[in-house]
Amino acid sequence: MSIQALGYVGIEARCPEDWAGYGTGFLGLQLAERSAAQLVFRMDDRRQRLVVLPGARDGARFFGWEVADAAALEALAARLEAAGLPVARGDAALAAQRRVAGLVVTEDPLGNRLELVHGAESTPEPFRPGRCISGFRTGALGMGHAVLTVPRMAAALPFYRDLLGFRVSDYVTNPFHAYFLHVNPRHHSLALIETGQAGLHHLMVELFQLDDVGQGYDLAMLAEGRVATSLGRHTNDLMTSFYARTPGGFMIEYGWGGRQVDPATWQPVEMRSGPSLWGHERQWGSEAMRAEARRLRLQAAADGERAPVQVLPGNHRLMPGECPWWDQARAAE
Ligand SMILES: Cc1ccc(O)c(O)c1CC[C@@H]1C(=O)CC[C@]2(C)C(=O)CC[C@@H]12
Ligand SMILES: [Fe+2]
Repeated sequence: MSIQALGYVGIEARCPEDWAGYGTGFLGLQLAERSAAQLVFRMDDRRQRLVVLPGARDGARFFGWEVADAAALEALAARLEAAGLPVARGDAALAAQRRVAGLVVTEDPLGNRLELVHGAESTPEPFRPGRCISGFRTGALGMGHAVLTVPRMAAALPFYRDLLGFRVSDYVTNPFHAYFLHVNPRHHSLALIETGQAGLHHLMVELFQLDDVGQGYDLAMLAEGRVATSLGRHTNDLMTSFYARTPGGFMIEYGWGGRQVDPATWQPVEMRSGPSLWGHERQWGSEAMRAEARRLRLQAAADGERAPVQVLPGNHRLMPGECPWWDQARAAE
């Protein structure tokens, strides 16, 4: 019954055409379809992962969450209905448009459109990245993670955790209020940050190789205002990443090397350190902002705020089948 992965995301953009070059030339996605109705991007064997639709505003339009099969979908839909939530069966036309076998449409308490799906279509046509990257780590881990801003944590958390069955990896209550939730070994497929406003904060995509991220960083630094934070490494999922502004208001976190959790045994933990072991400094600041950041960073270092890096066994090892390019190189050795 439970959700297994983030399958796809649909965003609305006032200038969808801006996404064509951004998605391919910078992120390395494949532009698989381009019409007046939508831009469809691939990032692996799936037919569609990121969909950009023209609209009156910039932001998220829908989130596709995957369950195992039709029976699991029905069970989850029944659970939502029993809780009094609006549930609409997606018709054949919508299923075809999303390239899934079946779906149910609902809304989270913030008004985000959620599409619960099964049977997402793959294609034998090889994935052709829009720039030279080794590829995206997806598979059972899903397409990455989505971070939503929420008006109040209490309005969103019970829905995702208690009703949909997302499990808490960790949470932080000070200096901000955030929850990181998993549905598979990816440390978080969803995070909620309380900001007072409902919205999409960022989408994270994970690359197979650190060099993909480094080369993306080089490209991002050539475009004025694109880099939102410097390269850094998160304390909780150990992801090495940077944040890039998108043509659509929210950000893309471009990352590598995230740790995985064992959903069978993982217990929620409170994060007591800052968000990053190093880096992730906001960019675009004035000299005054940089001076203040410097002061805070030195203070934090003096306070011993940043814990030593915990290197986990197998943390950054690629599993066979995850990256065809790497498998071939290894076979040749
Ligand atoms: C804390 C954290 C851990 C893992 C993640 O994948 C992740 O996105 C985050 C959030 C990072 C961070 C934040 O919490 C507050 C607002 C921040 C500083 C930004 O503006 C970019 C990074 C954001
Ligand atoms: Fe993130």
